[in-house]
Amino acid sequence: MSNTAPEIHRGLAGVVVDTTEISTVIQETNSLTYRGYPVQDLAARRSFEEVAYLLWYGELPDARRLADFQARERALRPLDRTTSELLVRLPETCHPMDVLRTAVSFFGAEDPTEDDGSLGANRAKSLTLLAKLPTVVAADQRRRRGLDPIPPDPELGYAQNFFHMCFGAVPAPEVVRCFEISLVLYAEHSFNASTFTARVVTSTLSDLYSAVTAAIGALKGPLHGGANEAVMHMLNEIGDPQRAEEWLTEALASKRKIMGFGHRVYKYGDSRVPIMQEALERLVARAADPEVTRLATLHAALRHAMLTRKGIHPNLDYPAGLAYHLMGFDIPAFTPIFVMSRITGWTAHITEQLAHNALIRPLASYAGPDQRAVPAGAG
Ligand SMILES: CC(=O)SCCNC(=O)CCNC(=O)[C@H](O)C(C)(C)COP(=O)(O)OP(=O)(O)OC[C@H]1O[C@@H](n2cnc3c(N)ncnc32)[C@H](O)[C@@H]1OP(=O)(O)O
Ligand SMILES: O=C([O-])CC(=O)C(=O)O
Repeated sequence: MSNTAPEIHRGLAGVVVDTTEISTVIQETNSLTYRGYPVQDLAARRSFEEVAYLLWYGELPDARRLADFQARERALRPLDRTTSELLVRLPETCHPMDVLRTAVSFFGAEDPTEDDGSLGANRAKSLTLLAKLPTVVAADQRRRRGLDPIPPDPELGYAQNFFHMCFGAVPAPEVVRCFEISLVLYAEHSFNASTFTARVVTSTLSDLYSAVTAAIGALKGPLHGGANEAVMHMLNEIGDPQRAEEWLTEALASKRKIMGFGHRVYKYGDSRVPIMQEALERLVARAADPEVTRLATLHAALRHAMLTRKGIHPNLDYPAGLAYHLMGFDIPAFTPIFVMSRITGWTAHITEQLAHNALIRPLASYAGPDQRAVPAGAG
């Protein structure tokens, strides 16, 4: 037996557990590529549907393939009556992420091909989830506002249709574009916690719905996807831009984590932030509203204070959180919107994991009591 203590990597920090062909963060240049394409170029030039196709099939679609993909996605958007009835029975006190998690679990229970882990079956399930999740998120937001759901419109693109289902109207193309940019940026980020969760579940040869249900649970936490909601709560808590410095001092003194800042991989800034920040600034400029200006000033003041005080940069959740607020979404819908996008990355990784599967099962260094005898029972 070796006497050297094993090296512990808490949180798996710095551990490379597998290869992937889907995306990579290039730390030295703070850049991110999906299947080799820089994400900022995809965000500028391609639709979210094209990016979904790229993540799943490895190449961008030509016009014919895109038309076919869009037609299939649009046809799958409606929810059946059983699902709609189930979802309205969930208490409104639960978080919308719980609704989404339940919906995916229910889709799995209803799917007769649930156990067929073939590539074809998993691609069909992935497309079904991509198409139906926005319908769930929009209906849930409307229910919480005391409104009836609005059925999907097959004439509209993914981003436009989501606005239509939430608000009964599609905003100016510039606003839809900012939303679509956020979906492209959120779509994929290598072995983040929720994607890794999906890969762990998949590695046991469990089904795709189980992996996605678990991934939703992992994304919900405020150290991961839940941070986009926490950013908005934090801005509301601070309120006055003049208070940003003082609030930060108190928060850091009480060892609070400042939401929307820091990242496990990027230590000099998240590659996606400049693109999302520009989109946010376009939303602020077109609002021309003193309340929006106050929020944007506060947002900038906290970012500046955090960089000066701690040298910590914002992550994507920081600009995305405020952007979603300015687009009119309710705060609890922010992380579910992240799911609508990340479903593409998760399912691409599920497929990749299955293609080269190895059970994911790390080791732990035992730190509990030495072996001891079980005492006689009390009874
Ligand atoms: C899409 C996404 O999921 S992006 C991530 C979204 N999550 C958030 O925004 C939550 C706030 N951020 C954090 O909690 C962290 O930065 C994480 C969880 C994202 C990354 O954490 P880790 O890689 O484990 O970094 P770690 O927590 O070790 O931070 C290193 C140091 O920076 C500090 N730090 C990092 N982020 C923050 C933060 N947001 N607020 C305050 N201090 C921070 C830590 O306290 C630590 O300081 P120490 O060395 O004095 O103890
Ligand atoms: O990569 C991570 O750890 C978190 C993140 O930014 C993401 O999932 O988009």
